[in-house]
Amino acid sequence: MPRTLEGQITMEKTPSYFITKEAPRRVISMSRHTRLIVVVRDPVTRAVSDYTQTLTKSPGLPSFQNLAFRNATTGLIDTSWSAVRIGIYAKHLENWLRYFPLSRFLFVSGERLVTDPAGEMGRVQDFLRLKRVVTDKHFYFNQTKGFPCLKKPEGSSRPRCLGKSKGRPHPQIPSEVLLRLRDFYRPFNLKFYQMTGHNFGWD
Ligand SMILES: Nc1ncnc2c1ncn2[C@@H]1O[C@H](COP(=O)(O)OS(=O)(=O)O)[C@@H](OP(=O)(O)O)[C@H]1O
Repeated sequence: MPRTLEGQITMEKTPSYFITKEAPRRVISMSRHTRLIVVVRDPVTRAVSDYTQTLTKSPGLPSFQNLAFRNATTGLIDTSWSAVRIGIYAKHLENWLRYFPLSRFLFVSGERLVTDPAGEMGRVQDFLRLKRVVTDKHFYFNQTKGFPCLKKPEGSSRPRCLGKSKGRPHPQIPSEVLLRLRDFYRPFNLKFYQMTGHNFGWD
């Protein structure tokens, strides 16, 4: 990481650190003062989103249910499939809490990031002890994209949405498959709510 000068914050974004066993030990040995921001969304939707992303790279991929179940008859979930495993947030957080106290974390709701981007960004700025510069004024809801976009990104006078790979339509997954997955995640979600002191409302 580059040296951080007075008045600067060095930021780094690697989603996979949250699920990487060695990451917390390495991060704390670099700086004990690191603040950690974790964006989480309903793990069921997250799994489908993950699958959708892989599907664009490998169109011949087996169906979602083929990958999600170890045994389709008993409904046994395949926790070795990364799209499923990543959503067991409580388990990943447990590993991080061996190194960092909860006060070092901010958990951002992926759902609220869509419905109230300025509100979530307000929490992020407070957590980083920054002046609230990004506010409601910076966002508008783009009907075509179906997501909030930036009115005027820095260095540009034109509005900007995130790229095509963000906010893609998801394939239709049979409802019984999603229900089974929802049952699977329920205890892990509850544990995660307890650990973070925040109910994300995924049930
Ligand atoms: N404003 C805005 N515009 C577009 N997309 C938005 C926005 N806010 C949140 N999202 C959701 O972000 C999801 C993609 O984020 P990822 O976590 O996959 O991004 S990354 O690959 O880790 O960079 C993406 O998931 P999918 O809907 O599955 O594509 C979106 O639902």
